[in-house]
Amino acid sequence: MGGGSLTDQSQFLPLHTRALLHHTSANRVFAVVYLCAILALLYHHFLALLHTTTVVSLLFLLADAVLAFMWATAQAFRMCPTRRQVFIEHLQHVAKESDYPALDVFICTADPYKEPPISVVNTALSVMAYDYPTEKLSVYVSDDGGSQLTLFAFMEAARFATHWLPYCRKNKILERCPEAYFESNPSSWFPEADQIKLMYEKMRVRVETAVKSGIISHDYMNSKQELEAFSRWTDGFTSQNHPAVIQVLLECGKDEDVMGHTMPNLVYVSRGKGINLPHNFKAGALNALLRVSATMTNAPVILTLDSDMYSNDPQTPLRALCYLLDPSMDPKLAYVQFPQIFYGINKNDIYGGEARHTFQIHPTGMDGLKGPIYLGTGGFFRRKVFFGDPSETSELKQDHLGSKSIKSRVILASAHHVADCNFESQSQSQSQWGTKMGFRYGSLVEDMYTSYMLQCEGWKSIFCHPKRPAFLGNSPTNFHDFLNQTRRWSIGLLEVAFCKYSPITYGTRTINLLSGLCFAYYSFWPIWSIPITIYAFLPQLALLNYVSIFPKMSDPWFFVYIFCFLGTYGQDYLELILSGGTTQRWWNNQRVWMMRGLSSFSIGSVEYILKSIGISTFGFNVTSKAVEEEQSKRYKKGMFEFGVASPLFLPLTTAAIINLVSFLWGIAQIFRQGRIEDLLLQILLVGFAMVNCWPIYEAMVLRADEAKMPVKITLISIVLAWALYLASSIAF
Ligand SMILES: O=c1ccn([C@@H]2O[C@H](COP(=O)(O)OP(=O)(O)O[C@H]3O[C@H](CO)[C@@H](O)[C@H](O)[C@H]3O)[C@@H](O)[C@H]2O)c(=O)[nH]1
Ligand SMILES: [Mn+2]
Repeated sequence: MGGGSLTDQSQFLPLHTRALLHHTSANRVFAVVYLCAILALLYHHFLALLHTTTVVSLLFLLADAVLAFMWATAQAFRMCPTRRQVFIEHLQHVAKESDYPALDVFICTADPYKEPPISVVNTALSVMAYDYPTEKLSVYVSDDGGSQLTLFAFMEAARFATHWLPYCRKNKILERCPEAYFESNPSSWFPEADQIKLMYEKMRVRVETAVKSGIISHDYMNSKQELEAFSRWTDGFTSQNHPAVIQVLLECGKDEDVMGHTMPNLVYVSRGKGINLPHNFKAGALNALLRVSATMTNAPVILTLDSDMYSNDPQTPLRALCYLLDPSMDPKLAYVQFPQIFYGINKNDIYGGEARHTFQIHPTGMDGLKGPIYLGTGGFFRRKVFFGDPSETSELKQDHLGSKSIKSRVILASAHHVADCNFESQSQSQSQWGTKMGFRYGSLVEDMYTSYMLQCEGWKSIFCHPKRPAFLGNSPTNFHDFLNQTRRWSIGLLEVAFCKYSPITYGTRTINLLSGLCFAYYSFWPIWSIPITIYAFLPQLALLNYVSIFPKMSDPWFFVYIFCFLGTYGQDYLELILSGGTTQRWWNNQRVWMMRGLSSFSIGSVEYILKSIGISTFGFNVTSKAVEEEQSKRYKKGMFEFGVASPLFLPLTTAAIINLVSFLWGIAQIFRQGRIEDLLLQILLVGFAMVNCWPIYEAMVLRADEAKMPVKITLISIVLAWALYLASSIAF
């Protein structure tokens, strides 16, 4: 058997393996124990309610019921967490390079001021330089900002790429995002490195100067064609109202690098938009790219990337191929998802931007079920997935493409046609975009919603989590941006939670119970705000009104509370540490979770309600990736960034004040009346909340820098806290 054919050998050399994580059985046992504690606690609440029913006791029941629901859904991630490994070196036994499928990469950008074009260019360059047959690689950039600045940046990038790609390949550079490469001060410097660096710097300055001044100098144009491209920005062209602009910047087979090798395709696409037409944000942009790319290259595999998510490993597509090309793979495999990992996060991750649970731990948990959620970026999809359920779709036909140049008039005409703003409303068959075809519309978290609907159709996915991060992106370094991001997510997630196909009812039946629960966990994420808000205010107000609400120390129920708290915190801590996190990062993570609960989750939920009853609309507010120098310095020092008088801060400052006052009051009670027995749990809770509020106290009174808490917010929250106290003295 030893000297068998290639296919024989491949049976012994796996492309990938999978194993359950070690702590799975411990998770399962703990789930049973914890469940008993929760049931006991709920029983305790019922007993209390039977005794006397007050608003306060009802609110505590509500808080604990929501906590129990979230706990129950979260267990689904813990039942079969799976770790996979791929063996790129075995890929050669299954497929030759010439058998690799073509790959279309989609990069989305939406605003040249929030997403600096030079960083989008870096993302594009890093994937254009993939270790992948160049003639099979195409990069499509979607510019929802409809900005000449972005087009200009990509013209520059196309030129620089003809130097950068051969440089990377020749010297086997691992870091193929130029900015990251030059910043890392590479130890092995190659002869042409200085020249390339200079070239890159010049490009960067040209692009940044253009963005700053808003002027694109014609001196930089190399051809009539380039000049002509800008003529489409006529008077009346705005980012919200303009015809489609598609520009082929590099064409495979025609354009060559400085060594004479072909370049990959690079295409700039700004889909058409009409002032009163819904454009469905990123999902709409991706669908336009699906159609445009179909007219040009129609690759069977698609990688989607956000503007800031650059490739950190040139072999990533090969990893995805280990699954996609595996002959024994389940034909229902829809996509291979890589985690979102971020660069530039400060040492202790003050905003919990790393979000290990969301981007690493939970996808590992779902990988053992039907597969992870699509995380919006870093997903390698089979194109056919977007055109029907697994039983309906066959492999795509490539013959309609023929051998026409993607710059040919015919192809460009059909590309412009499918990118037109009216295309989706043009005919019955095209109106299925967003419902039956493509990325799904109807939620501001199009990524989660799309993958949920795909799994309901029967598709599966796989989580690929290599040691060296496949992609690195940007996480907000400004607290306000961070809260705003979670607020947008909250609206989008609730749109999924309460849609016709809610995961809790439809998903649990259609996919399977555990997967449905995982999707339910995320779609109901914002309702964390209910228990967090109740626990941030109610025990505190009770304390101020001399009311003891938790069991006494001598009461056995006291220990049930303690167990529930320590159990869930302990498990969360262990999970984070086992996945490679640190204690400080865990601490900050739980703190930010509370802050989000009070602020973004609750405000986002209110906004969701306003949106669903038609009072207001909320769009996709793009997270800024542009960082100011001063702000960046503060972030590096671990200081919270407030600075703006935003209503998002109000619940935080109000809670901080109430907790401080009630803590001091409670301590005074203990000293004056010796009520330690019945107030201990309440005081412990308030003390814990206070420790978590430390950055807020600091920002309100101790800091003098420009990012401190605006006085206006502090004053309003003092008034709010006072009003709450007055109201509570009537209620208690
Ligand atoms: O109308 C729009 C709005 C956004 N985008 C792009 O969408 C991407 C993600 O936007 P960002 O502001 O970075 O959102 P985040 O909250 O950081 O993104 C997370 O959440 C989004 C859903 O809310 C997902 O789309 C993202 O992939 C996921 O990383 C960016 O590349 C944008 O350019 C568009 O193309 N068109
Ligand atoms: Mn982002």
